[in-house]
Amino acid sequence: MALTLTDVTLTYPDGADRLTALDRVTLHVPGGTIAAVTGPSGSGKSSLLAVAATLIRPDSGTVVLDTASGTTDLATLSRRAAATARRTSMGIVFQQPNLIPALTAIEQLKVTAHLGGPKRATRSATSTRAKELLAAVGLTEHAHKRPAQLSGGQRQRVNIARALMNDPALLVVDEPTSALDSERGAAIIDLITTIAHDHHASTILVTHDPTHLHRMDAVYSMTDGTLMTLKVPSEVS
Ligand SMILES: Nc1ncnc2c1ncn2[C@@H]1O[C@H](COP(=O)(O)OP(=O)(O)OP(=O)(O)O)[C@@H](O)[C@H]1O
Repeated sequence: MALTLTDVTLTYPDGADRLTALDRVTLHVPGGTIAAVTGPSGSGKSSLLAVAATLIRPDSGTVVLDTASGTTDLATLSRRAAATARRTSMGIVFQQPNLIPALTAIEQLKVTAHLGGPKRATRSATSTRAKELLAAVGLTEHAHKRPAQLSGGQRQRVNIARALMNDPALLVVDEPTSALDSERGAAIIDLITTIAHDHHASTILVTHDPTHLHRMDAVYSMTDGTLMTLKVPSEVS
């Protein structure tokens, strides 16, 4: 399993011109590794995540996801195929949790399994996994609360647990620790690291927090849409 972006360029309309948000970005994230992306505000980090998560189609370049079930260039998928790929193969954690207001924490995870999980998963296996993930993010006691009854940090932890529910081949994470205290932040990084390593997920993680960079397999810095390697990726088989 791996995610490989090759020569990805993305521009946005900018008055009569185009603004180049990603400038021929090439990035290889082997399954089981985490690539951290740092860089100043406006340098293109969110654009990179959006392209990897099929939320924006790049102007050019390829975004190839290799999974057990095949190889796909995500940059060429139709909207419908991209939505399916997101449901079945990806975990996406953005800063705004975007939880469903009417559902409790555990229901948010179960719905995700229902939409994108393996068809043969039993209700009890789904329930067990949801409970395990909520425990891993420290929310066992809050499993039956709705988003309005949770703090911002707790909502973010539900968001992360939900993204991990279907054992994603690709995990795309934006600032996972920004709403958390340092202890919870470290626990979340532990959880993401475990999932990436144990489940061979290719993970791209944007962070401004240097505390956790030493835990990452590779570290890149984005400047004006160009990606620089700060730490060489370690290949994990
Ligand atoms: N939808 C859009 N339309 C036009 N320009 C955009 C759009 N989204 C982002 N940009 C511009 O593209 C560039 C890269 O933005 P991006 O959000 O990817 O940066 P970032 O590194 O994630 O920033 P931050 O750390 O502040 O979130 C910026 O100059 C931004 O203003």
